[in-house]
Amino acid sequence: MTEPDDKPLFATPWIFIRGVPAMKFLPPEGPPEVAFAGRSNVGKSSLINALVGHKGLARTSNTPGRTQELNYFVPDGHSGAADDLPPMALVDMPGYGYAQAPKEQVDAWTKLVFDYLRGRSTLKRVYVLIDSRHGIKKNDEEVFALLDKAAVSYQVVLTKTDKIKEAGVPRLVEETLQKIAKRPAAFPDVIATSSEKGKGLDALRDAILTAIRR
Ligand SMILES: Nc1nc2c(ncn2[C@@H]2O[C@H](COP(=O)(O)OP(=O)(O)OP(=O)(O)O)[C@@H](O)[C@H]2O)c(=O)[nH]1
Ligand SMILES: [Mg+2]
Repeated sequence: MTEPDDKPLFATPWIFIRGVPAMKFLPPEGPPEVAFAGRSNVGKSSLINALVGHKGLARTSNTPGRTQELNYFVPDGHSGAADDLPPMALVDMPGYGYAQAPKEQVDAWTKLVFDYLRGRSTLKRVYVLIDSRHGIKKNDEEVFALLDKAAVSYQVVLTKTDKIKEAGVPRLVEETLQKIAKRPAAFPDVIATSSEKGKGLDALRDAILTAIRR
């Protein structure tokens, strides 16, 4: 349930505060964080933009491998000083799986993503995005396994549902739920979204606000 003071968090402007190319550049652990992971091009950056209602905030592209650092976004209006930290952060991540970049670079991004996912104490929930047209792939399973092992809570989000038949969405949600049912750290609910059509965004905002209070 959305509480009365929740709306302002997603209604206020959000800003980019930091791009993290390696673990040593992470900001000190402070406000609760929610991260967006998924294969390259699945729609992570687009979904963050849709959630905060700001199309140009996170950079998006047709070409896989757009996001190359852990990018931190926070609600505006906080200095970042110890007594004025933002209430939470959304973390956009480089994609895994494939990207139009040299192998060493892709390997470095994947290592950064995996190190961050298993070792960040303020990480409250990972949203693992799955393209509705492609479903869960082997490298998604690897991420699930890593999060299960590290006991980091994660929830599956289907993206680009505008690209499949609307009537097929409930069945896809059900099939996806069954595939993660036995996974210990997987949240037993799947959210179907379309950043393009604004679908599923309120459900995801509510889920995020609940997750950061855990
Ligand atoms: N039709 C449709 N296209 C989408 C949707 N979300 C994202 N896209 C498109 O998918 C492409 C990739 O989107 P991004 O948000 O850059 O994907 P990403 O997961 O951040 O990609 P990387 O940073 O490269 O890993 C872009 O061309 C977007 O316009 C959606 O809901 N519907
Ligand atoms: Mg991106």
